[in-house]
Amino acid sequence: MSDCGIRLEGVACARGGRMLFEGLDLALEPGGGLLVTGPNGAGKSSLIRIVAGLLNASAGHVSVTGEKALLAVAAGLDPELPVGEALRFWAGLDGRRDAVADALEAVGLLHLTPVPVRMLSTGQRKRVGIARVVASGAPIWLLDEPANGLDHGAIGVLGGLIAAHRAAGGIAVVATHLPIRMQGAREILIGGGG
Ligand SMILES: Nc1ncnc2c1ncn2[C@@H]1O[C@H](COP(=O)(O)OP(=O)(O)OP(=O)(O)O)[C@@H](O)[C@H]1O
Repeated sequence: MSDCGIRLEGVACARGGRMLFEGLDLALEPGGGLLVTGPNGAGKSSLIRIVAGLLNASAGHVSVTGEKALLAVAAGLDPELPVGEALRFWAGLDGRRDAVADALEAVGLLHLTPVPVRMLSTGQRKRVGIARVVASGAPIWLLDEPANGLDHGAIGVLGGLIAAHRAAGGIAVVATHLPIRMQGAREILIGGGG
């Protein structure tokens, strides 16, 4: 996996006139993991969006090296397309259309390849979103609430995919209010008095 890294120095985030967090320092290298927890509205998604380059920090310095794949709350999948086609659209942007079948297999949904996205259950939709990240081949995974809607088994599969990604030299940043196993990951609690 290509070289990747994330470095935050003194990062602050204010939204709607309220300081969500400040003075955040962080360095992640290949194989690194970060688990971001905290109550609703604390700023977990905001931190993910700052690392993704979609939101400016209010203060501090952000440096990210390597391609990023973002799993946001909205999966960004065309509801009218069959699952396979919806994923091939995104993977095609990275020249990785051939990676889609393996990614669907990895989340246990290869059999849903021909089914339109709009017919998926909540958990299935989330798993297809995870497959999109897997298929991207990006070294940096930014996962915002990836376990929402997943059953116990699927959360275990997600944990395994994250572990394999890190073992292959990738980086995973995961914002979650549900427990996800990430061995050796740094954990930060935003808000909640932490
Ligand atoms: N575009 C915006 N303009 C102003 N405030 C915003 C905007 N987007 C989010 N906020 C506010 O920023 C705060 C942090 O939101 P964020 O989505 O980062 O929290 P979160 O920790 O991910 O929450 P949750 O667990 O509910 O997903 C919230 O108070 C939210 O209302």
